[in-house]
Amino acid sequence: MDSSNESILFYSPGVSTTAAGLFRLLPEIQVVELLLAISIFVAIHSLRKGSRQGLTSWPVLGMLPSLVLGVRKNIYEWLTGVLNHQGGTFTFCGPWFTSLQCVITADPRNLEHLLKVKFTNFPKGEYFRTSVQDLLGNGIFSADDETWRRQRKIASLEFHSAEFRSMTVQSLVELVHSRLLPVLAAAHDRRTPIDLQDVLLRLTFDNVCMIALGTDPGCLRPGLPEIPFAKAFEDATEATTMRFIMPTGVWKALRYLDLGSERWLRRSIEVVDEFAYEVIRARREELSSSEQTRTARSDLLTVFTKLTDEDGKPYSDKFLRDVCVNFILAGRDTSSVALAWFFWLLNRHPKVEQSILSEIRNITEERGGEADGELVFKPEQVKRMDYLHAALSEALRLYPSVPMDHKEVVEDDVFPDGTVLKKGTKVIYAVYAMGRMESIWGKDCMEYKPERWLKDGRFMSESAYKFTAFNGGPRLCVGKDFAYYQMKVVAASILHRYQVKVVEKHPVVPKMALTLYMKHGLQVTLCRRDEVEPVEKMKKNKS
Ligand code: HEM
Repeated sequence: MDSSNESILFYSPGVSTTAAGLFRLLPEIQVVELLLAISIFVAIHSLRKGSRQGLTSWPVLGMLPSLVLGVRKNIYEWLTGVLNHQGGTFTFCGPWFTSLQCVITADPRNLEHLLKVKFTNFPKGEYFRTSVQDLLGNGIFSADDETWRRQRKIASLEFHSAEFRSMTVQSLVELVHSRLLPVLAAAHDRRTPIDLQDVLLRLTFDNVCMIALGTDPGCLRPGLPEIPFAKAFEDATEATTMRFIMPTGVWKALRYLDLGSERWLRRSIEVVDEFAYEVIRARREELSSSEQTRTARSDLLTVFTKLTDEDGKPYSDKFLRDVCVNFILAGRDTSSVALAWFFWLLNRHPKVEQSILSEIRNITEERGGEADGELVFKPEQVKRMDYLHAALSEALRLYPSVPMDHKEVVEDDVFPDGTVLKKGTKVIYAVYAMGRMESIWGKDCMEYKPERWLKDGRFMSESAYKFTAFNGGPRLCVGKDFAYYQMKVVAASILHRYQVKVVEKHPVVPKMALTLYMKHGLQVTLCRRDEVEPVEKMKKNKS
């Protein structure tokens, strides 16, 4: 072996000069054998170590094979197992020479550091923004810094205003009583199963469009029609998610060539934009022609259209489009998916269902007089539904609508648990895993127990860094209060009238997506309370 080659081979800070000397003494064939033996030793050692800790790191491929196996089964369960073994945080190492590296954590101390204490050091980051740019532009969901701060301030003020609250209450009452209940009644009368997740997704899509755009797209109507805007919105979200699975270079090449998922994305965004820009045009016209409309409407589009930017100019159509699209995305599927898991859990916990019914009945009996069909819950009554609030929070603990979230590190940092974070590192926080950790929720962490949220019958909230379903710190979900109100009204209105039964053997598993959908929906049948309860009373009397 030529000595110049040798120095290239062995000059590395990781190899000592003694080792280089040893190698010089060995014939080439033995060097190869020795390297092979070392590789096998390292592989066996890391496999044994890895399998002990629930995570295997292979030579060259890193942890990729473990991840692929995890994705094939259930990525959220796999991550929960690994995080439990690793004490709450670990660094995922992708194949050598790739940038597939990130820190994954489920430690509440780290969450507080990330979401609050060092908030400015952990923005959404360029990687996220570039990936979602075409669909979300500079809206609240994708923006950082001043662009985010300005939208956040306006939205927070608006969500707390009396006009906005009354508009959200009205729009929800209208949707529940004129659309949801008739659709459910028709399914009941037909005696056929219905996909409750689909019905709920339609309801929250219509509702968030009423809040963001002041327009009702009408997805939840008899016959459950396909609405081009809603379909395009769903397709655009799914095609954008594909960008997180592919290497950046690949999706950029597909975009350039207008092929595959990128072609699908471009076309879907065109439909979304056409709808949004038409609503914006009509609203500008309406606002300039009628003083009455200026004061009557309190949806987000109207609020932002009336405001001016930092230079005193009206906001551009593109900015208004970004604001609305981001709010629709944020409030579209989160509450419906949470409600679908909640109804599935109730089906397995009839005692919890009974406790919710008793709470609702106590409240409705105080009012007296109204027939069940006419019963409309008032905001002050919804506020008093503590047990229902607890049952929904408990569903979100076990099945958070946003199962994982991420940030990017701006400057080198260290987590409270000692994990070192280099500038540019991606940090993933595993919300789903956090809800199932004994170290956070105790020995009964896997049980569905609304009582853990109650003290003397009153709902007690938890730290946002322990219960992260709504995020925490300055980027805490803006729609949290509204989401609870919406979920409580929908759940109480259905449960008061129907027993919801999940179709036997219907497979319920989470879908691999940014939102925790049920992969096969939730097929249910409905029994009217007045049909179920005489039978239940008879059973009770007999026993
Ligand atoms: C059960 C229902 C909901 C859950 C679990 C939920 C959860 C979340 C989470 C985890 C985030 C942080 C996302 C991130 O920064 O990556 C978030 C942000 C946000 N949510 Fe919600 N959300 C729900 C309902 C809603 C509703 C109904 C609306 C609006 C009508 C809404 C509006 C927003 C907005 C605007 C943000 C962005 C806040 C910011 O970045 O400053 N959410 N939500």
